[in-house]
Amino acid sequence: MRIAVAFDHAGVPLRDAILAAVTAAGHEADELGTWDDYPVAALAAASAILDRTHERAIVVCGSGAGIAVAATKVRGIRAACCHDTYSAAQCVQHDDVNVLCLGARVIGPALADALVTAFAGATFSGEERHVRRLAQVAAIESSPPPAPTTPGAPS
Ligand SMILES: O=C(CO)[C@H](O)[C@H](O)[C@H](O)COP(=O)(O)O
Repeated sequence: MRIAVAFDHAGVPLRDAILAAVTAAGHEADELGTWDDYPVAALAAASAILDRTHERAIVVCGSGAGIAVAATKVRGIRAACCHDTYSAAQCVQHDDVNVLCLGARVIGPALADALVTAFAGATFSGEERHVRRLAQVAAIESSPPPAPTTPGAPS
Protein backbone atom coordinates (compact mmCIF):
# COMPACT_ATOMS: atom_id res chain seq x y z
CA MET A 1 0.00 0.00 0.00
CA ARG A 2 1.17 3.52 -0.75
CA ILE A 3 0.98 5.80 2.28
CA ALA A 4 1.40 9.56 1.97
CA VAL A 5 3.10 11.30 4.89
CA ALA A 6 2.95 15.01 5.65
CA PHE A 7 4.02 17.23 8.51
CA ASP A 8 3.62 20.69 9.88
CA HIS A 9 6.60 22.34 11.57
CA ALA A 10 5.71 20.80 14.93
CA GLY A 11 5.43 17.31 13.51
CA VAL A 12 8.95 17.02 12.15
CA PRO A 13 10.47 15.29 15.22
CA LEU A 14 8.51 12.14 14.32
CA ARG A 15 9.50 12.22 10.66
CA ASP A 16 12.21 9.57 10.64
CA ALA A 17 10.33 7.19 12.93
CA ILE A 18 7.19 7.33 10.81
CA LEU A 19 8.91 6.86 7.48
CA ALA A 20 10.87 3.92 8.90
CA ALA A 21 7.77 2.37 10.46
CA VAL A 22 5.82 2.49 7.20
CA THR A 23 8.67 0.83 5.35
CA ALA A 24 9.19 -1.76 8.09
CA ALA A 25 5.51 -2.64 7.88
CA GLY A 26 6.01 -3.50 4.22
CA HIS A 27 4.42 -0.42 2.70
CA GLU A 28 5.66 2.46 0.57
CA ALA A 29 6.05 5.80 2.33
CA ASP A 30 5.83 8.91 0.18
CA GLU A 31 6.85 12.03 2.03
CA LEU A 32 4.81 14.90 0.63
CA GLY A 33 6.60 17.59 2.59
CA THR A 34 6.57 19.84 5.61
CA TRP A 35 4.57 23.04 5.90
CA ASP A 36 4.45 25.65 8.62
CA ASP A 37 0.65 25.53 8.73
CA TYR A 38 -1.05 22.22 9.51
CA PRO A 39 -4.09 22.77 7.22
CA VAL A 40 -1.81 22.83 4.19
CA ALA A 41 -0.19 19.55 5.20
CA ALA A 42 -3.62 18.02 5.82
CA LEU A 43 -4.87 19.12 2.41
CA ALA A 44 -1.79 17.73 0.66
CA ALA A 45 -2.37 14.34 2.26
CA ALA A 46 -6.12 14.41 1.59
CA SER A 47 -5.50 15.28 -2.05
CA ALA A 48 -3.17 12.31 -2.42
CA ILE A 49 -6.00 10.04 -1.32
CA LEU A 50 -8.69 11.71 -3.38
CA ASP A 51 -6.40 11.59 -6.42
CA ARG A 52 -6.07 7.84 -5.74
CA THR A 53 -2.29 7.99 -5.85
CA HIS A 54 -2.27 6.80 -2.23
CA GLU A 55 -4.62 4.60 -0.25
CA ARG A 56 -3.91 6.14 3.13
CA ALA A 57 -2.01 8.96 4.76
CA ILE A 58 -0.29 9.75 8.01
CA VAL A 59 -0.13 13.39 9.04
CA VAL A 60 1.66 14.90 12.00
CA CYS A 61 1.34 18.22 13.79
CA GLY A 62 2.08 19.20 17.38
CA SER A 63 -0.97 17.68 19.05
CA GLY A 64 -2.51 15.69 16.21
CA ALA A 65 -5.73 17.61 16.79
CA GLY A 66 -5.45 20.54 14.42
CA ILE A 67 -4.36 18.44 11.49
CA ALA A 68 -7.21 16.00 12.18
CA VAL A 69 -9.73 18.83 12.22
CA ALA A 70 -8.40 20.09 8.90
CA ALA A 71 -8.29 16.66 7.24
CA THR A 72 -11.84 15.77 8.21
CA LYS A 73 -13.11 18.87 6.43
CA VAL A 74 -12.23 17.24 3.11
CA ARG A 75 -15.10 15.19 1.68
CA GLY A 76 -14.19 11.53 1.50
CA ILE A 77 -11.53 11.78 4.17
CA ARG A 78 -11.98 9.92 7.43
CA ALA A 79 -9.22 11.11 9.75
CA ALA A 80 -8.56 10.19 13.37
CA CYS A 81 -6.04 11.29 15.94
CA CYS A 82 -4.92 8.14 17.75
CA HIS A 83 -2.32 7.82 20.45
CA ASP A 84 -3.04 4.22 21.46
CA THR A 85 -2.63 1.13 19.32
CA TYR A 86 -6.16 -0.18 19.92
CA SER A 87 -7.67 2.95 18.38
CA ALA A 88 -5.09 3.08 15.59
CA ALA A 89 -6.23 -0.36 14.40
CA GLN A 90 -9.91 -0.16 15.28
CA CYS A 91 -10.39 3.15 13.49
CA VAL A 92 -9.59 1.32 10.27
CA GLN A 93 -11.44 -1.90 11.09
CA HIS A 94 -14.67 -0.15 12.11
CA ASP A 95 -14.52 3.38 10.69
CA ASP A 96 -12.47 2.84 7.53
CA VAL A 97 -10.19 5.69 8.56
CA ASN A 98 -7.83 6.66 5.78
CA VAL A 99 -5.76 9.35 7.53
CA LEU A 100 -3.95 8.71 10.82
CA CYS A 101 -3.14 11.91 12.71
CA LEU A 102 -0.35 12.04 15.27
CA GLY A 103 1.04 14.67 17.62
CA ALA A 104 4.80 14.96 17.87
CA ARG A 105 4.49 17.01 21.06
CA VAL A 106 2.47 14.21 22.66
CA ILE A 107 4.18 10.94 21.74
CA GLY A 108 7.71 9.73 21.06
CA PRO A 109 9.17 7.68 18.23
CA ALA A 110 8.61 4.27 19.82
CA LEU A 111 4.88 4.80 20.23
CA ALA A 112 4.70 6.40 16.79
CA ASP A 113 6.23 3.24 15.37
CA ALA A 114 3.65 1.07 17.12
CA LEU A 115 0.78 3.29 16.00
CA VAL A 116 1.88 3.28 12.38
CA THR A 117 2.29 -0.50 12.48
CA ALA A 118 -1.22 -0.93 13.91
CA PHE A 119 -2.78 1.50 11.43
CA ALA A 120 -1.02 0.12 8.36
CA GLY A 121 -1.73 -3.47 9.36
CA ALA A 122 -5.46 -3.00 9.81
CA THR A 123 -8.18 -3.41 7.17
CA PHE A 124 -11.81 -2.39 7.14
CA SER A 125 -13.96 -5.28 8.36
CA GLY A 126 -16.81 -4.61 5.95
CA GLU A 127 -19.30 -5.78 8.58
CA GLU A 128 -22.86 -4.61 7.97
CA ARG A 129 -23.16 -2.45 11.06
CA HIS A 130 -19.99 -0.57 10.19
CA VAL A 131 -21.03 -0.13 6.57
CA ARG A 132 -24.38 1.20 7.81
CA ARG A 133 -22.73 3.68 10.17
CA LEU A 134 -20.30 4.86 7.52
CA ALA A 135 -23.24 5.51 5.22
CA GLN A 136 -24.70 7.65 8.00
CA VAL A 137 -21.42 9.52 8.26
CA ALA A 138 -21.38 10.07 4.51
CA ALA A 139 -24.94 11.37 4.67
CA ILE A 140 -23.92 13.90 7.31
CA GLU A 141 -21.00 14.92 5.11
CA SER A 142 -23.18 15.55 2.09
CA SER A 143 -26.10 17.23 3.85
CA PRO A 144 -26.68 20.89 4.42
CA PRO A 145 -26.13 22.14 7.96
CA PRO A 146 -28.77 20.45 10.14
CA ALA A 147 -31.48 22.27 11.99
CA PRO A 148 -30.68 22.48 15.71
CA THR A 149 -32.95 19.62 16.73
CA THR A 150 -32.26 16.20 18.18
CA PRO A 151 -32.98 13.65 15.41
CA GLY A 152 -34.19 10.88 17.69
CA ALA A 153 -34.02 9.35 21.11
CA PRO A 154 -30.76 7.59 21.93
CA SER A 155 -30.92 3.81 21.95
O1 LIG B 1 -0.67 21.07 17.25
C1 LIG B 1 -1.06 21.67 16.30
C2 LIG B 1 -2.48 21.91 16.05
O2 LIG B 1 -3.26 21.12 16.88
C3 LIG B 1 -0.12 22.21 15.31
O3 LIG B 1 1.16 21.62 15.39
C4 LIG B 1 0.09 23.66 15.35
O4 LIG B 1 0.97 24.02 14.39
C5 LIG B 1 0.54 24.12 16.67
O5 LIG B 1 -0.49 24.92 17.14
C6 LIG B 1 1.88 24.77 16.53
O6 LIG B 1 2.13 25.73 17.53
P1 LIG B 1 3.28 26.80 17.34
O7 LIG B 1 3.23 27.57 18.61
O8 LIG B 1 2.91 27.63 16.14
O9 LIG B 1 4.55 26.07 17.11
